[in-house]
Amino acid sequence: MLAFRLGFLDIGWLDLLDIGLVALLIYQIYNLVRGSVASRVFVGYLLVYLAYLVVKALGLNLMTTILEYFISVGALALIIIFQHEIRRFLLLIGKSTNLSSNRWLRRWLLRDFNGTEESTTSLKPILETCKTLGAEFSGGLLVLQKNDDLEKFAASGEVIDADISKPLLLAIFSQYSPLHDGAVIISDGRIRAARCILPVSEDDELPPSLGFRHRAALGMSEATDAAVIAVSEESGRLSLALNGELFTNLSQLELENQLEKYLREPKNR
Ligand SMILES: Nc1ncnc2c1ncn2[C@@H]1O[C@H](COP(=O)(O)OP(=O)(O)OP(=O)(O)O)[C@@H](O)[C@H]1O
Repeated sequence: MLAFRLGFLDIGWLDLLDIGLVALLIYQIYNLVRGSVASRVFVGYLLVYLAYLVVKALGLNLMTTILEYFISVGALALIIIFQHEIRRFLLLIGKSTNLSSNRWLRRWLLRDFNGTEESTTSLKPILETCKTLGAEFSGGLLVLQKNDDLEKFAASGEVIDADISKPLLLAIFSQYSPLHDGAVIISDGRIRAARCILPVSEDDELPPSLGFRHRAALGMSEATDAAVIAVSEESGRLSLALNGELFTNLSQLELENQLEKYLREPKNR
């Protein structure tokens, strides 16, 4: 079916759909790699591909063959260079289709007809805990569930299942506590577990001054949609990892605002 004619080109509706989908794909890939070194590689590869199309259209056979080889080897190199981004992309797709772990869906499927609302997490004691931990240079790592199921991570530590309270959180992160190592997981308004092991990010662009606590915060936010707060033992600084991005050196107010905004958003991504 012909949509319109552009000079000697007949453009159909399917061609338009094709162009739109390719544009969307390129935009999504660019969004994923934006700001990283990989984005420059991506733009470079696109330019080489455009040059290939031009020399091919002009009928420059030798140049076309050279660029063809370059592009096919380049595709392999791209997979290696973009391994981190590809992993993030696949995780993102996996996360958005993981229906059984979607808390909103679970809430709807298991909703009780007495109309009782599932408890939501109160941020106040958590924020106050972070403030005190920071002031006292005690490290802390707190995972706040959004939609994704965190049971697997909670099971790696000690299950607690207690009300959220500042004294309890401070007791957990006290250097004398056997539970202070690892992360605390908070979900549905409860402290679910402590001493939990989180996945560590392999992002090679994290500043070397940030160690494994911050890598674990970032890794957890890459693997799930949870919000993860890291309090540095070394500097007392507060950091927040959301959706594979680490915001460092936050003030108490910035942390509160970002958390409020992120956790109250109804939809994941
Ligand atoms: N994968 C992980 N899962 C959970 N907790 C972790 C993980 N890796 C490290 N931690 C916690 O982080 C603590 C400190 O690690 P490290 O000193 O490397 O972190 P850091 O990012 O430099 O933070 P800080 O500024 O507090 O020193 C560990 O003792 C442990 O409690």
